Amino acid sequence: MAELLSDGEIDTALAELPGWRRAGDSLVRTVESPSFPDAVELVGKVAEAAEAANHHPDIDIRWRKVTYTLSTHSAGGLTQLDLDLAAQIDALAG
Ligand SMILES: C[C@H](O)[C@H](O)[C@H]1CNC2=NC(N)=NC(=O)C2=N1
Repeated sequence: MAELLSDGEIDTALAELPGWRRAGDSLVRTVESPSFPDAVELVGKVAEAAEAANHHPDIDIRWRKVTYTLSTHSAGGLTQLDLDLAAQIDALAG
């Protein structure tokens, strides 16, 4: 099972993930797309990456703004799985 990251490890990682903020035991980023179809298309790509990693974000779609919330529920907080998925979402969001 993935191990929980320390506060220091999380802070260090967040320096490389500018769009993301920490909210308790989660990482959160809102991505604004040009249109609702673009936003949903991105959600589809994130869903594919998440399924491949067997690590799944909470996704809140509000018109063309989508908020992704990452946490490793099985570990009770943030792990490397969340950092990896955050980086993948950044790459897909462009
Ligand atoms: C059985 C399966 O591995 C688990 O349910 C996985 C699936 N996806 C998951 N996604 C996230 N974000 N956290 C988890 O703990 C988690 N657990």
